[in-house]
Amino acid sequence: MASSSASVAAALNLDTRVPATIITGFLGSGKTTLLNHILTAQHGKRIAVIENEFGEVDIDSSLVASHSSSNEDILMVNNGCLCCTVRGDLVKMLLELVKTRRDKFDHIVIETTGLAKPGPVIETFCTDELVSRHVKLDGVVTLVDSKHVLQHLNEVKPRFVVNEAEEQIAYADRIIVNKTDLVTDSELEVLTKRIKHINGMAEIKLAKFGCVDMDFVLGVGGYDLDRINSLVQGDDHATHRHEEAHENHDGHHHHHHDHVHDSTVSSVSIVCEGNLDLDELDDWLERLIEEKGEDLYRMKGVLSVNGSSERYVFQGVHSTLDGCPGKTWEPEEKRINKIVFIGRHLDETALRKGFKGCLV
Ligand SMILES: Nc1nc2c(ncn2[C@@H]2O[C@H](COP(=O)(O)OP(=O)(O)OP(=O)(O)O)[C@@H](O)[C@H]2O)c(=O)[nH]1
Repeated sequence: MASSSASVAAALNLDTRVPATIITGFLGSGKTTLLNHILTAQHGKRIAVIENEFGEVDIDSSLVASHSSSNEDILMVNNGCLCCTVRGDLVKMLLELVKTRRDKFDHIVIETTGLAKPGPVIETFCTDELVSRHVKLDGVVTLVDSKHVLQHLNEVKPRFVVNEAEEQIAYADRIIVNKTDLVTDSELEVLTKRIKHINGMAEIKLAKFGCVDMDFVLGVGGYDLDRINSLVQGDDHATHRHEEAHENHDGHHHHHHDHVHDSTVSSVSIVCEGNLDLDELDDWLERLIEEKGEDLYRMKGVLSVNGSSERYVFQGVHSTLDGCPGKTWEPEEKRINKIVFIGRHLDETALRKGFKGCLV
């Protein structure tokens, strides 16, 4: 039965992989609170949870279990810190889940410890062949503690030590600015600006006790090429503003952001009309990944390739790029390229120059 439905799905070219959501965020930002909310909300999905905590006492899983309406559907897997204890463990857990209990759940939620760096966990989904055959990363949801996050973001780290709070924001598809009851509106405004500077791609929602609509968290399609078109378009306003701000300062080396910080991790958005030469583009992206792959956390783009009637959409994590043709351009439609990079030590001028160099 399972195999015949799988072959029908294959014939129809349906994606039957189980979606997985990563919940990340600093210690105490509200990850478990959100998880409880996910496990008790009426969204019709059966959720398997992979939870990881430091230390021997597993407080979080008992919290989650006691709040859940149907314990049967929750699978607790504990195994140290995902990002430190090899990805092998995560791979093992995911494969065990899909192989032994695939019919018992519709979605996997992975709660990472407050100190986990999301990068290696995300890469596991892209690079491990078996995992990517059975599981698809749906999105990274980052919880931000409105009251304390700026303090963490402003921490000056020794060279080669990453700022985890910054990393967690950088990798997010969705950001929940939580604990808004503990701060003022103007503090929230400053914070939101700072978050957007780090990550210009993610959708942001303000919340108390992780209370957000479930479709903000589940079914995000953050790595779905079909969804990138609208995702980047959803950011239209911000990216245009960004571009205009840049054009105003062109030729100068003024920093045009909000002048309150100097983040190592930031976003660069390029919005530009024109057609790109495919070979030049391939070359540029290849070189970029070779030289800067480590520092490039996320990339997304919707591009107009010379001679092609379809958009070219791509998304990437570090050195992994994934691209395909997208929606057809209308005959009279302005062909506007949109590309967003999130990464460490991004050289905005070089990125813009590199991109312009690919235009015909
Ligand atoms: N005032 C306030 N407290 C909150 C809010 N959200 C969560 N909390 C509380 O903050 C504390 C930490 O929340 P958790 O959900 O355990 O945070 P966490 O990210 O899972 O924490 P770790 O597992 O330690 O990383 C708990 O006491 C929550 O009840 C909020 O919006 N406002």
